[in-house]
Amino acid sequence: MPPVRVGTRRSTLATTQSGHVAEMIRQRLGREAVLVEVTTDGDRSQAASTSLVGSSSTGVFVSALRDALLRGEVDVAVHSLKDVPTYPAEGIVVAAVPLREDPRDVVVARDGLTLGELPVGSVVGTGSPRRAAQLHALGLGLEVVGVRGNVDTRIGKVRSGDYDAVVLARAGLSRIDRLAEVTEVLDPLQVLPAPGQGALAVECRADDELATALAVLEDVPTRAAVDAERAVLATLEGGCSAPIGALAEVVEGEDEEELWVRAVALSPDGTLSVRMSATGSPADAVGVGTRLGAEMLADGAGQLGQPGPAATTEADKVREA
Ligand SMILES: NCc1[nH]cc(CCC(=O)O)c1CC(=O)O
Repeated sequence: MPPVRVGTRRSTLATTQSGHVAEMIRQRLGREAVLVEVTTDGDRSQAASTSLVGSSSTGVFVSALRDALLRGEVDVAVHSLKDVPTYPAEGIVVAAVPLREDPRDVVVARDGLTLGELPVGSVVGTGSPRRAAQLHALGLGLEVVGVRGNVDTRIGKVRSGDYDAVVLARAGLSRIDRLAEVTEVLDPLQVLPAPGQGALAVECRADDELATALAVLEDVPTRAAVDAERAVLATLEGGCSAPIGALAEVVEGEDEEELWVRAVALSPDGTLSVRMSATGSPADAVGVGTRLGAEMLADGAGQLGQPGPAATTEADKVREA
């Protein structure tokens, strides 16, 4: 049998993630696997240093890999699940969602500091509207600025003294072996991660028999959790342009497993938010997430997209205080 061709972007994070999946394919499917680099429009525009903020709300990274998959240039595409759009792609299935890494956001700050220890007016870099809104909502008077580029570039902004801190996904740092840089792990009670953060999507062509074989890479509780988180996101996207955080977990209940979901939608400046949680059966993950999203819309999550004048004034007060 020919080796399984695993498509990957060129970044350290992407090749590490894809290499990890290739290794699982060798061990659990007993098939040879090779990495095939796919250059994306996103990588090209980053190389040309145009204004691409962090990752891919547009999904450019994801779609280039999917195109290579559909053209038959690769057999498997590995994505960070949080970068994958919630709507399905024609002819492609998520054949497996492996066990996920710690999904929390972390801080890399100067002098080993935590967010709470940073003085008012400290500059914190993030390209993520979700992180920016939640940083503002902490009420610490932090100045949040955009930051582009890969994980190394972003940490470099702290090293160079340009920024006092940056906020990143713990999973990304873990995968490229940079956890030593972390100065604080953010409690999801204060900062909820992106839906799907820390998890990988292993995709293949829907009509490829590889789809069935790849199922051995699946971690069932992780799939339930990310299905719920992404259902919250998909439901809110229908009526709301606000930044969204969500985190689900399968926990041992009295006599059966239970699925917990927490979610938040915020105005971009963090002054307004709708925060809710739900529990249900892991077997009904999409239902639990969808109902939670609908409840959040009923509670005004759809009105958070644009901050009102009152909200802006409040934020200014905090900054001047
Ligand atoms: N935004 C880009 C991106 N996409 C996936 C990860 C990290 C790995 C993950 O969250 O699964 C990152 C870096 C980050 O957000 O710090």
